[in-house]
Amino acid sequence: MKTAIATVSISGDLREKLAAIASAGYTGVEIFENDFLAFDGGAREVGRMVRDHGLQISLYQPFRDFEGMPEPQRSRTFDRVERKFDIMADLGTDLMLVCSNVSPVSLGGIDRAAADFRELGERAQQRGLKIGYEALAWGRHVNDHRDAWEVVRRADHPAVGVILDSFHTLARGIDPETIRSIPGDKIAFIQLADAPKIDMDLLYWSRHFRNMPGEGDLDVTAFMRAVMATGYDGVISLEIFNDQFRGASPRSIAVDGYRSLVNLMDRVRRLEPGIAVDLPDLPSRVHVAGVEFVEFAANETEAEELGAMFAAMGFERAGRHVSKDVTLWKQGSINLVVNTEREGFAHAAYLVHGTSVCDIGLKVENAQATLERARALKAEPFEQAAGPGELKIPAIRGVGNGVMHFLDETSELANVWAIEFRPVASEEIPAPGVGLTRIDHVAQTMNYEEMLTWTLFYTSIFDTRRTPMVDIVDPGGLVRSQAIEGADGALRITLNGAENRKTLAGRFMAESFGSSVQHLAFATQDIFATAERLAANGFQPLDISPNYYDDLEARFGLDPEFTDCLRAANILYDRDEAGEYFQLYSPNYGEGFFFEIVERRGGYDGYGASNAPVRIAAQKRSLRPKGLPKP
Ligand SMILES: O=C(O)c1ccc(O)c(O)c1
Ligand SMILES: [Mg+2]
Repeated sequence: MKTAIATVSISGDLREKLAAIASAGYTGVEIFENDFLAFDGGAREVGRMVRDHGLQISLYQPFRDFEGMPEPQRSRTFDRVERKFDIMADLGTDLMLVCSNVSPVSLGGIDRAAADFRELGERAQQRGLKIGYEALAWGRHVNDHRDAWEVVRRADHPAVGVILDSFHTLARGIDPETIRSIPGDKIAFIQLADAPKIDMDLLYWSRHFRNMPGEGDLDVTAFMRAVMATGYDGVISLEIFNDQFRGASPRSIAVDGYRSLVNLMDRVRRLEPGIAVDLPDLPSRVHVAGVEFVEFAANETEAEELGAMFAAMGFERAGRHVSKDVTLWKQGSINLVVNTEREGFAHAAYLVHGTSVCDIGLKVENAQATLERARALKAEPFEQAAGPGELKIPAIRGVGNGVMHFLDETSELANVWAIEFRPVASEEIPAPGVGLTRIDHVAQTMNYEEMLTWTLFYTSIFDTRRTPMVDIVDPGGLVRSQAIEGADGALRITLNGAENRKTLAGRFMAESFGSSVQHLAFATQDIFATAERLAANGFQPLDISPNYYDDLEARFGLDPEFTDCLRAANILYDRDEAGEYFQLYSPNYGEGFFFEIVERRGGYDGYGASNAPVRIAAQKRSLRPKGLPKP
């Protein structure tokens, strides 16, 4: 598969861009004119630099306002194009992108444009070059790939083809199926971009909000299926204008782009089995059957405090690791692991982040195949020498450089708890459970800028989808929240993007030095019974404002007795057409980490977003430094 990315998609100067693009694994690069103009070396030097990185220049772009010009502009335009041909010769590239004319002086007419392209093709051919014509969605006369193709068809010149850019086609709502009738050898180049559905001016949308295929809402898969059906076998390139990406890490954006291409082409191949896609085989997206364990890194003192909290929540100290300072806590199918080792990954995580979640174990059908797919998608494998009696469990790096392990039922990994842990012979009276059954969701907090990266990470490796983004109002600013979930709800991960340090999420990130799991939500089948047993264990839930309950009763028309039950137990409530949701929160552990207990009734599939501001305000109150008067 020949892949490329336009230099405009990546931040930094041209040197940094090329280094990032090369290391991510692309074969080519589109040189965007501005990147060349801003560079302090000549075209030959740029060409050499690109080739030194093992890359090719797939295309030079854009040449603007070419077709349909009246004289004297027309002659000047042809002079201008010759200058660009000189640059292309020095760069060492043979394809120029001409985008449709936006000039108010330009004249319409398919035949006029076709005649201009025939002449341009003639000139290009004399110099061993080729031309690709792209319809900008806001082009003055040509703004639809069908018209661009008609111009190219009538130009009827071997050096002139059409360039299709998924953004321009899909943003205008043009049916991508119309691409299937274009002969593949008349498609000069393919540019891909996705974008979130936002109702705004096409040009502004295109220049600021594009993102990687799979990160937005456009049907780039349908677009690419149609392209591949034409027999096209040229370069597949990303052209992403995005304000956020312009300031992000060049390497991370380059890797995201590569991941998006592999994921997209893998999808296309599965949907169009009759079409050859030149991509190494990789296992299909992985179904996750649940979160098998969550591991905390801690020191001994904090391990005791954390353990006390687990015990109050009904967890039982169920095992000690055969060779490490690691304790297993269990309730229902929930496994919490506390690692107080003085070396290794968990210790390193503890030193950087303090007591925090350092590892998440996912239950999959085939752990090895999961690792294989993740690697093909450029995830970073994680390995640590196995200690005595330990299994080698496939793993990768995840959010905040944490680790994600994969466990399955078909290998010895199925018996990991029996193999690696010994029951504790303790005098402790086993804690009676409080009815927690499984991990409902894991909430990870990150900088807002990282959200697309991790959304793509989860949705490309695992068989999951993302829910629409919701805004959560924290008194200190906005937090954006998006869930990644499997169709059966067995895996639910919520990603929270903080935009500043004044929000609870932002403060948590500042205090724990990076992105991390901020809360774990456990499921119960009877939240009122669970609340009672928690109270009996001395568990003090997060105190919710009485104002909330008054509003709740009015909003949902609740029976006052029912509202009283909720109020008495500090349980939050939500409801939609499908069902009901109940939430109960623990106090904060440290600087903003917490637990949640939830009950889903009926088909409720959300996360109680409307309750979040009330919960956050309560958490902020409880985090206030002791000694300050309560307002
Ligand atoms: O926004 C633009 O002008 C522009 C230029 C070149 C392209 O290939 C494109 O898709 C958009
Ligand atoms: Mg384009």
